[in-house]
Amino acid sequence: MATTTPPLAIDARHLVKRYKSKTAVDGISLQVRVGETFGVLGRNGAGKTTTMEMVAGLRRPTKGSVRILGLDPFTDRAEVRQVLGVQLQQANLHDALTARELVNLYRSFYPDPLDTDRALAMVELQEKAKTRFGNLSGGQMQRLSIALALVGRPRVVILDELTTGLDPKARRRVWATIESLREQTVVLVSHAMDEVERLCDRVALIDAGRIIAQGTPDDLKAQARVATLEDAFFQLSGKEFHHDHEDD
Ligand SMILES: Nc1ncnc2c1ncn2[C@@H]1O[C@H](COP(=O)(O)OP(=O)(O)OP(=O)(O)O)[C@@H](O)[C@H]1O
Repeated sequence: MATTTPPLAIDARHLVKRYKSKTAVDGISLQVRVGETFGVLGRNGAGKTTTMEMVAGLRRPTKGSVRILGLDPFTDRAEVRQVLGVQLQQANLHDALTARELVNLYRSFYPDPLDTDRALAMVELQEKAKTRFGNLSGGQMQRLSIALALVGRPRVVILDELTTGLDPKARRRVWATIESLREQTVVLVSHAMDEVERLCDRVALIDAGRIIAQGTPDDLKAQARVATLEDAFFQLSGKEFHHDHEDD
């Protein structure tokens, strides 16, 4: 029996996360197909990171279920680790290890990783191979954390705030790296509209712990009858996408 529907890389259903009285995620379902680049876009505090931490098995949902390539990230931890690469927003890496040592450590978690030099070259850190993590600049740490998420050639990659804090040239280089990942499934958590518009096949707009719209960037603009994703967000949520807050 032939089937043409691509399998789901991520199938998250009705995720809820409550912290005491605060509901950070309020019933989010996400289906990402194998090979897609999927954007999760929303303002600061919308619930993006919490959602993806639940998807990755790093935070237990109050309610809801997650499957990554059919595996449960809480009960099938070892198998999920082999197929999933995650770049966390605040890389919490060992300051005393060098860039090369960290890449080698992450390589050891996966059955068929990239070559160490290739992983460092991908984010242009060859010259920093012997520098300890604690002595890298913020942008270099960020780029190293991307290399660590990709070094295992995981089938599914979650990247949180891919290029926040990088200069325009470094952003373009990181984009080119992501564009080269044709077979992998990528989820980009972002509040950078240009990045999402350029890289993502489909996007979910998240506001106050819920998905307010999803589709291709073109669908979302057409749905809101506007020319930019930023205007689409405003039309669909009634809120300005960019607003003043202390941690931007
Ligand atoms: N451990 C926690 N305890 C209590 N509240 C939390 C906790 N973690 C997150 N929150 C709250 O949950 C909400 C969603 O946070 P989350 O970090 O998921 O948002 P985000 O969309 O990723 O934002 P940002 O872009 O700023 O990272 C926020 O209001 C946040 O303050």
